[in-house]
Amino acid sequence: MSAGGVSVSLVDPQLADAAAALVEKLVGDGVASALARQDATLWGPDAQSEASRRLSWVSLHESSRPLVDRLTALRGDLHAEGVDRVVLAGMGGSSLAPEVICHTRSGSAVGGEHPITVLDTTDPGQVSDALAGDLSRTVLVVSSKSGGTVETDSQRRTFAQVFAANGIDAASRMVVVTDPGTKLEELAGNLGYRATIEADPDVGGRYSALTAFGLVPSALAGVDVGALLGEAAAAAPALAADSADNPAVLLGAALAAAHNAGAEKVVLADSGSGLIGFGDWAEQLIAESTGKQGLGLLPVVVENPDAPGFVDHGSDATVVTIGPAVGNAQIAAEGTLGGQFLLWETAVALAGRLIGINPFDQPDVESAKQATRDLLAEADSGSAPSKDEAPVLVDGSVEVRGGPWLGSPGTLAEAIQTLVNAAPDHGYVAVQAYLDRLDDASAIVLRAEVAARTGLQTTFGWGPRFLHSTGQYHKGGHQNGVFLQITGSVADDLAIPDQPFTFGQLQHAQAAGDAQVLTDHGRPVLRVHLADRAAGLVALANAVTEVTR
Ligand SMILES: O=P(O)(O)OC[C@H]1O[C@](O)(CO)[C@@H](O)[C@@H]1O
Repeated sequence: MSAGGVSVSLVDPQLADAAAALVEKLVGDGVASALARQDATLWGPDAQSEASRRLSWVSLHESSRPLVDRLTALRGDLHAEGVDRVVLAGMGGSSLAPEVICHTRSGSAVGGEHPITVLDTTDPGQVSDALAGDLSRTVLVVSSKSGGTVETDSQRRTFAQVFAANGIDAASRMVVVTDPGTKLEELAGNLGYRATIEADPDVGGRYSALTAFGLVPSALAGVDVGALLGEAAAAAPALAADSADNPAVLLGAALAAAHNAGAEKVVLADSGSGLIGFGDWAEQLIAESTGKQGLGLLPVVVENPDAPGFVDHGSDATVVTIGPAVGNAQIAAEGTLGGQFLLWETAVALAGRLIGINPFDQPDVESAKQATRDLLAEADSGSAPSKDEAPVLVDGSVEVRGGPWLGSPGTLAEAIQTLVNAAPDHGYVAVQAYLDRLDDASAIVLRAEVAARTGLQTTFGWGPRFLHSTGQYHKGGHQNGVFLQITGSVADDLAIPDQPFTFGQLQHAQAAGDAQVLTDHGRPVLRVHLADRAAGLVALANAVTEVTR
């Protein structure tokens, strides 16, 4: 049944039975309507203070309305000047939603009617490629809630310099989205940037799809964001109802019931929803919201409902289609894009209450950022150069590093096998590629191959993008992951204006810093460095075909 353009079906009768008691509890306690009233007490006293500053997302379909005309006018002005190429600098909640929105409305992940270049990377080659586009037509949207995210700041500095070097008034091409009162807002004012659009400070990054963070880049790329808000508005009454038919109540209860029964992985596959890349957006929402206190839901985004991890999932995973139920789907979530944003936000907030965590903080994200800063500072001071330890193995163009758990592997395949052997039953493998997600896109094949050969749920993330998404879960959630980290050589590094480090050094420090933090959490991290990216990716793809479990 579709309520306001969204629906959730609990296809698996056993899961529906397990969820029934939680549905009844949510309905009986009036939780959905309390959430719609922004009741900050729903997650207990410890979460109340944070929740009281994080619940405005429930009514963004109304409060974001005034942005629509303003953004239409800004787009018109830019177009009148021939500026129609949108590049977005932003991480996690500041870029995942606009990417889905633009791709979905274009009907394509590349180009299409509403093209957008999302730069959520520190890969020097990928940043250079974005700089090589037609700058005379480019506007850079600089999106950061905190105003202090290093990746975003580095991209802003670099674009400003390159605009100027090309005789373009950089300030006229900068549109900033940030919270009121940030350093970024102050800087944009001082430098006379084209526009600064304040976002609602009472909405966290991963719930911000329908704030200025989602709407500004999308509207500048030509998306009808008023229609998107309309979709959310249509779904809102059904999602606020204290009813066993409320799709968010069903979804939240089912995810929590599955979690509490040991199925903490949520495998997401698109089954023809027409939404492009929705799983990547939902991934951050689910992982960062729930993965803490050794609990939470691990999102595993897979290629399609026939993919390894979905067709052959074990009792540790719940399989969900975005779109109609097909194959062995246990849950199907269908609906409009605006409606699905609100559906999943509501469901995850409800699941958080049932699991017993605060869905609005991200206590473990800072540790990797700090480790990165420490490594960069060490390198800058020259006191303790941030060099990697010697590899335990060099196999062709691939250097392999790990901890004592790794022993002395003879080949890359053996090293990966040792990593996989270190995963507990019902553990998972996380493949984390600090590479160029366009030029090194073939790395993605590793996910399905590892999953098929090991039977372990396997995630894939581009670094540093995933640090702002599943990064929280890997450190704060169920501690049963093993990590295959991939880095690559940098042919042409790129300086970051007025910073003592380059993009290549930043990327390297992010990988090394995160590996350090995961290791400190007792997790096995296999670090694979591709001295030659193309040859190394082929070697890796071959090596994983030898892995078994
Ligand atoms: O918008 P900001 O402040 O640049 O942060 C980007 C992302 O980084 C995180 O804080 C995690 O590192 C996310 O929660 C957020 O979406």
